[in-house]
Amino acid sequence: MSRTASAGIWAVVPVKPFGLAKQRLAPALGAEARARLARAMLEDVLAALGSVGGLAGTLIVSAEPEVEELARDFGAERLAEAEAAGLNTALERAARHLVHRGAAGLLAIPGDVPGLAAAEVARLIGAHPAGRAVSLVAAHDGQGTNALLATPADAVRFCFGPGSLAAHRAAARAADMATIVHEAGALPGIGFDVDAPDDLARLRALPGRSHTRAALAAGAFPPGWA
Ligand SMILES: Nc1nc2c(ncn2[C@@H]2O[C@H](COP(=O)(O)OP(=O)(O)OP(=O)(O)O)[C@@H](O)[C@H]2O)c(=O)[nH]1
Ligand SMILES: O=C(O)[C@H](O)COP(=O)(O)O
Repeated sequence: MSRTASAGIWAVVPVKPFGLAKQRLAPALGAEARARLARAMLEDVLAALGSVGGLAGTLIVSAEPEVEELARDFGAERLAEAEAAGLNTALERAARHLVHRGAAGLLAIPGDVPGLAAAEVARLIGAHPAGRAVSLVAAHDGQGTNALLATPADAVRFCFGPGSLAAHRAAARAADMATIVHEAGALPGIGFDVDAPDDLARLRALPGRSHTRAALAAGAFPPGWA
């Protein structure tokens, strides 16, 4: 892709290998169901991102081999990781890659927000301040960060992990960047990530998420779960 076509804001979706994903769901789901759920939620995320008009493209950063085919199916690109080196390391690598290609900004969005809607991403981008700026979307627990939009792409230190929302605010302040924080309720599709067994009931009630729904219908999960 040419440098000109790469300009603009890129969505970056970090993806842990499916067989290692969603360990915190182990009390509720077996290994195969967790891997299938991780893949199906990613498909819902990629489908939503593919219909956002305001994005230059979607880059999946992952060591998972199946992601190559998913990237093709959903019109995304893949940046391969040798191994899952951690979320922040993966995002740093993606940011360097995008800056090198002339991107204007980076929207980091996880693969486990199956209620993601294109309209919410468009609102997030539309509300983003001009110039050096960071927009954050809180996770529904109020502590985590479910989306981080940075212009330029490498301007803020990635601080994903426990208490990441406060850490990202502090990092944005340290980098002297304008900052907007959206509460999870304001952008509920972005704000709802599936982390713990308690989140599974909400997942079942979530509208949309057609790939996750299809995986459920295909019997990918324990009896009674769908
Ligand atoms: N590329 C990459 N992505 C990661 C890595 N670790 C986590 N992610 C992704 O970051 C996003 C948020 O991660 P978590 O909510 O912690 O998901 P998870 O690691 O599958 O869940 P747990 O195993 O329960 O911690 C998801 O899209 C993960 O796939 C990593 O080492 N490399
Ligand atoms: O906020 C974060 O650091 C990421 O969303 C990961 O948090 P989680 O592990 O609670 O999803």
